[in-house]
Amino acid sequence: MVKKSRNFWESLGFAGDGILYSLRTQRNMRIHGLFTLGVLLAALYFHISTTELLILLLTILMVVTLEMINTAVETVVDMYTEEYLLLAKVAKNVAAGAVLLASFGAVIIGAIIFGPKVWALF
Ligand SMILES: Nc1ncnc2c1ncn2[C@@H]1O[C@H](COP(=O)(O)OP(=O)(O)OP(=O)(O)O)[C@@H](O)[C@H]1O
Repeated sequence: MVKKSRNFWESLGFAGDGILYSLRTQRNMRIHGLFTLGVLLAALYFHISTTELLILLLTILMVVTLEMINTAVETVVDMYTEEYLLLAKVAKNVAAGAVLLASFGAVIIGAIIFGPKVWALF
């Protein structure tokens, strides 16, 4: 029988399990983690403003959150079928496309914030 969460803390635990599962099984999540570390170190080094830091944090959260939703979509599709289905392909491609869009956006935002600061070093 399916286990239902009984209280807030139990729900929080299930959500935490979801984050750990994504980190353990998804190579892209670990890559996002490395990027996040690099961005935070660069933020410290360049003494970016609070506004810039907030924009970077929101951008990182957007990419990581979409990556997790992508993982959830992939898992549901794989649970539903192992056959080749056009709708399964559409669902996975759209979810992957959302991650790609967000990642492009993150690269552009990173370039706008850090580009001039790196340029000024030379
Ligand atoms: N059941 C299916 N029916 C049709 N096409 C599928 C199916 N499963 C996967 N695909 C196609 O193969 C692609 C890769 O699917 P897969 O499940 O391997 O995800 P992935 O790209 O490995 O994701 P990630 O790297 O984020 O784990 C999908 O984007 C989709 O185009």
